Amino acid sequence: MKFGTAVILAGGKSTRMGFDKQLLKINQTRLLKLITDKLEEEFEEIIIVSNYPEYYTDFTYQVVSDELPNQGPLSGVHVGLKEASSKYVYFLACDMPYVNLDYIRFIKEEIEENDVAACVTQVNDKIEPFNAFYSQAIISKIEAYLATEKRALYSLLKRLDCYYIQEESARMFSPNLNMFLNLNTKEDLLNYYKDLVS
Ligand SMILES: Nc1nc2c(ncn2[C@@H]2O[C@H](COP(=O)(O)OP(=O)(O)OP(=O)(O)O)[C@@H](O)[C@H]2O)c(=O)[nH]1
Repeated sequence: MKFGTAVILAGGKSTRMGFDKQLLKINQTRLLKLITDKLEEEFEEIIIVSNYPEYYTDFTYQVVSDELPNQGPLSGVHVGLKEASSKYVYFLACDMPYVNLDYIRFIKEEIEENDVAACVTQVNDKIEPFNAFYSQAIISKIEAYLATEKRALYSLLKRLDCYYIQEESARMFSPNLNMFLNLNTKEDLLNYYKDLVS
């Protein structure tokens, strides 16, 4: 059964890619469309956070802009949580092409059972901030954190009551962990294409 909200963050500067990643096309189709088609299977609500709503006239989803702009990904997490109609909200970056619905169902259950601030995956010592769930309970904490002129999502997560899924569990769903891959550079894009045709 479909339920809950998925938010796609598409408000970044794409400096490393050199063109706006939210417009990225894979074989003539917007990556955003490929992502939302997949998320549609699991979520009853999809929200796109973009500061260019005019890029989404072909989409039927709600498009919202940052309420607290220029704070990086946390700007998007903040407004996404505020606009979502479910307590636990799934977040994905607009440049993450490998949507894994089985893993999404797994982490959704984890955050519901544990009722924590966020459910994120830890790979080596690194926290994967997307392909993760956050709770609306942290909206005021994000606001307080941004008010101190800090904006690093990782440091905020460390202060919160998070549930960390370990790498071995994640690999059971995605052996090469490509569900965390994001396309930051043209080289990433090239490797992704090579992967698609192989
Ligand atoms: N809404 C919103 N999303 C953001 C913002 N900054 C980054 N993001 C999103 O957060 C995710 C991760 O961002 P990055 O890829 O690290 O940053 P980026 O700005 O897109 O790219 P670079 O300029 O190359 O670092 C992407 O989905 C971005 O669209 C922002 O200020 N607002």
